[in-house]
Amino acid sequence: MIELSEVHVTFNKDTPLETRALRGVDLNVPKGQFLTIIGSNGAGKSTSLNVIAGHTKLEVGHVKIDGQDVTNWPVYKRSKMLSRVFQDPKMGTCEDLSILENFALAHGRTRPRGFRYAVGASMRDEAAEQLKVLGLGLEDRLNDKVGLLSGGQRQAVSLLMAATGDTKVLLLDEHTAALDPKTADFVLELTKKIVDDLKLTAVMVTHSMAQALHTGERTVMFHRGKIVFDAGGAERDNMEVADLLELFKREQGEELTDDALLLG
Ligand SMILES: Nc1ncnc2c1ncn2[C@@H]1O[C@H](COP(=O)(O)OP(=O)(O)OP(=O)(O)O)[C@@H](O)[C@H]1O
Repeated sequence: MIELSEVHVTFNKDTPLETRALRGVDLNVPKGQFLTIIGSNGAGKSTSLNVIAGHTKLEVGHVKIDGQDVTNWPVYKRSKMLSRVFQDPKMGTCEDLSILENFALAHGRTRPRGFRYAVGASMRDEAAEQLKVLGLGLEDRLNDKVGLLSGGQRQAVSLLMAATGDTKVLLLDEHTAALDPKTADFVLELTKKIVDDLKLTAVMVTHSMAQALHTGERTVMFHRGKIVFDAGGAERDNMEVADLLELFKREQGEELTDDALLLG
């Protein structure tokens, strides 16, 4: 479903601030797979999601989504197939619009009907039905402005909206990192359910090695712009964080020293 071939990204090329963010990344995520990505600060995790979503141009390489070469497609064209949930709960929703209006906007992203149609009765029923699944009582607050919701409620709504319409690919960029542990667990369980129910292909970046190993079915680790290991199947099922650290040391010949990753 997602294929990155020999992807290189360099920022500020030929200047003193040149950064080689991705250095020859090959990654193939089959349809319906839930992949988790870990890696130290600046390893290239977010840049990879930006490359898939079309926010960052490649220096070299190709990106395919659902069999189509989208390397030169603009963001809006790709957004019919994929959506993204960010770390900041404020990024996924519009705080001055109501919950219902936000849903209507999300539907408009992938459907060729206007906003006025979208906020009609059928949209209201559809939004209420989807919100009921959360168990947060938001189906009774459709006219409340999203700005009134807590971070966790807002992130849950962002997830639901990200998964609406023709979305096939869900990109999750540390989407539980800004939440308290209980709310983060709730949002993560919701994520697993949505991905599973809708049979989405999902890629989740996280700083928590435990979360990476216990979510989805495959984990890759980025380090200095490259994928340094790729674990799935029975090998991953039996892995704990200590095994990941050992694997990193064996592959790289150095200890992992990133506090954000070790304490995540
Ligand atoms: N728009 C940009 N302009 C210049 N440099 C950038 C840009 N975006 C990312 N970088 C640099 O590219 C490298 C990879 O960044 P990226 O955000 O992909 O890392 P990351 O693995 O997501 O890190 P973190 O865990 O800190 O978010 C870093 O050195 C970063 O400073």
